[in-house]
Amino acid sequence: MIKREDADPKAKGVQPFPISINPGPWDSLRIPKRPSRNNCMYTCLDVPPMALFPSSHSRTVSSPSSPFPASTQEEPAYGDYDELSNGFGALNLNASSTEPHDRRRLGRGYASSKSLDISLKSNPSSSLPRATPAKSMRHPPPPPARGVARTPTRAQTPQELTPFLNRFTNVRAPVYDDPRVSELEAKFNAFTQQIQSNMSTQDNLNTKNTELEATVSRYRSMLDEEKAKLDEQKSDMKELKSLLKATTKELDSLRKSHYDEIEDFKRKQRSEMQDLQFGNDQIRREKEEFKEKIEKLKTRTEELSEIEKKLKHDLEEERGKRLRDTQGVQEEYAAKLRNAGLDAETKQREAQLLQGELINIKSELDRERTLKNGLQAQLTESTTLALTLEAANKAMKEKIHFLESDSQAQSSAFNDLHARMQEAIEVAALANEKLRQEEMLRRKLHNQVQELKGNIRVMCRVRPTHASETEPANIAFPDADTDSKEVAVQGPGRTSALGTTSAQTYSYGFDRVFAPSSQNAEVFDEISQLVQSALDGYNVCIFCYGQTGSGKTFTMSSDDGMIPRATAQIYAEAKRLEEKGWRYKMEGSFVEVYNETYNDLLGRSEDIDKKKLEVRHDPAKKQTTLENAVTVELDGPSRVEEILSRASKNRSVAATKANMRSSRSHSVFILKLVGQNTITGERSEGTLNLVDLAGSERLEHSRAEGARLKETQNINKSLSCLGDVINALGSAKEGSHVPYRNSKLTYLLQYSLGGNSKTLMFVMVSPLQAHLQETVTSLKFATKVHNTHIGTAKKQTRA
Ligand SMILES: Nc1ncnc2c1ncn2[C@@H]1O[C@H](COP(=O)(O)OP(=O)(O)OP(=O)(O)O)[C@@H](O)[C@H]1O
Repeated sequence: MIKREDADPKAKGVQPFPISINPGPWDSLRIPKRPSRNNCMYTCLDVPPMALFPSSHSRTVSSPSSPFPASTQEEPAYGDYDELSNGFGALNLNASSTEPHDRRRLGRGYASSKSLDISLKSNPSSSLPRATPAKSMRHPPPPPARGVARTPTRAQTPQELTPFLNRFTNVRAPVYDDPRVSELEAKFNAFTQQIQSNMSTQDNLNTKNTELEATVSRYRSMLDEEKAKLDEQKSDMKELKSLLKATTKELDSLRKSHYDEIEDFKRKQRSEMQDLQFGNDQIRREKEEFKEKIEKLKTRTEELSEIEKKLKHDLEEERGKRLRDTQGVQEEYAAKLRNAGLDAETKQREAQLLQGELINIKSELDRERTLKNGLQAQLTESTTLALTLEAANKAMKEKIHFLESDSQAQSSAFNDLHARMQEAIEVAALANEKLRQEEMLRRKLHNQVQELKGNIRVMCRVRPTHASETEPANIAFPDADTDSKEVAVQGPGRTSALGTTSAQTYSYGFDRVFAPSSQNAEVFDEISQLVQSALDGYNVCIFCYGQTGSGKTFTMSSDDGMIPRATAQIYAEAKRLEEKGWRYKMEGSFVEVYNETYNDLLGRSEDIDKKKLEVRHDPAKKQTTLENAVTVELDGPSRVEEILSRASKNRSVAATKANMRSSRSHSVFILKLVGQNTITGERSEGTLNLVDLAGSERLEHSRAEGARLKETQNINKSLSCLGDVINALGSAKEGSHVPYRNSKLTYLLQYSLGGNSKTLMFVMVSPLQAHLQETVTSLKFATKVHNTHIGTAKKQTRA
């Protein structure tokens, strides 16, 4: 309850003023600040739940407990209230944000709809409010609640009121100690706290709401993704369904066509059966018809015989009657003779007619008999036909039965064949396995034989003399009929002191000696085993050593020489080994060592002596690579001819620059063989080197000068290095130095000479007396090589 401050207002510098309290639904405390219409100003503490304004008429405020005289105070209209609040310093408390009406009512003191605004508002720009009578009652205040006492809110006597602090006076405002205000403040504080807690709860809720919205949007995006996936899957499913549908449709159509075929076949069979049945029925019908006809004929014949009998009987009767008539009227005979004669004649004619008729009937009977016989024959024929048809029908039925049982027979035959094929495959696999094992054994044995023969072998070949060559040397072949391992050369004759001339014979033994009559085929037979070794994964080197014109090129590179024969054998052997699972890749290169430089004989002729080739070694794999050299894949025997002719052309072009190029350089044909066994996984890498060495004639003998001298020196050096390498390989212990690097030739052939390779040297001999000295030198060198033992060769294979 508001207690009237009766203290001297002037002492405190304030003037007492009436307080308007609207208990109950109003909850409003109005403090006059300025004089209104009735010179009264209010400070308004307003807590107005708008819903509680029930009616629209002005109200009379009175309080029995008020010290002020009860008065009737007309509340200003809301529109006027706004004006009022502009001028009032108003303490506004607003906890509700939902009622715009309230906001309007509270005037400019409200800051926002969701915030609590407690402020003492004072509009400095506003002038003193003039109370205006309520012109319109847009929102009149509600009537007081029943039973609630009204407290007068405004002083009726303006003269009692003293203006307090405003712009017209600086009189101090009174200090009130009103418990209702404290209570209201307490309530206000509690209410504020509650609102603040509500606000914080709301903030929390807002935050949660935001989070939830974020979660919802995330779930929505996930949902969208899932929907997209689902759509994708649906489209996939759709495609699959359409595919399934198409397949089903195809299957159905196939099934239908198959069913139709079966049905057609059945229908056909049925129609054939029906035809047969129909034929049978027809025959039966015809048979019956024939029977009927025969019956008819029989009946007719009986009728005819009866007619005949009757006629005969009639005739007899007629005759009897006539005779009786004749006897009876014999007396009348004379008178009636003419008539009787005429009658007799008539009767006779009738009889003749009857006889004629009888003959006709007889002939008809005969015809009917013939017809009957014909019909009987037809019947027999039809019966035969019926029997035939029945037999055909039976055959057809058997055929149907056979056809029905045919598929079973076929499947059993197929099973039988399959089983037999399986057996054959197993047998073939066994045979292949056996073959493979035999091949491995053969390779092993072959290698053992080669080892027994020695890894460096020397063979000698003496070329035949040409027609133009007149002075042959005395060369003999003592064991030509047996081993063919010896050659005997008779040295130059020497005259002794006694004047006798004698010549010493030098004998040389090699692995094989070929007399002048021997052919390239015979020579190749001896080396074919080594070629096979190259296929088996060994490095093989075959030299032709000898003086110029001794037949090196003829033996090595002629049309039926060792190179074409070796490659042909390799092709044939590679083909044969295919069935044992081997697949070979063959690459050929052809180089020349001239004046200690490498030249590519398969490259361009203008590059000879210009383009540098480099030799690279792979010590791990024991393989040599020629950089910048042309390598030709040998996919057929004809490629070898190409290689040889290109090499020969290049050499002949080079020969224009330096005379007799082929004699003055070493040529090396390198064939790389890489094999892979697709069954066992075994891999072999072998190299076949076929070397045509330069002429081995000695320097002093050739009397060379200038460029020729340099060539000869280089040749001699490289040949001497070759001898050194072979010597070192034969004498040195494993791992000791072998001077491969001393010449380009030995460097190139590093991995084809020595422990890991098989070497064959042909020493070529000229049959001429003039070349005897060179022949003996060559034979001595060859003997030296022959006496060298090189360690066991190792196969270049990988599992
Ligand atoms: N076994 C042989 N049968 C028939 N003719 C041969 C035989 N060996 C060599 N000739 C012929 O002898 C001649 C010289 O042979 P070839 O050119 O092969 O000797 P070369 O040692 O290679 O000489 P160069 O070192 O000069 O190349 C050629 O005409 C060749 O046809």
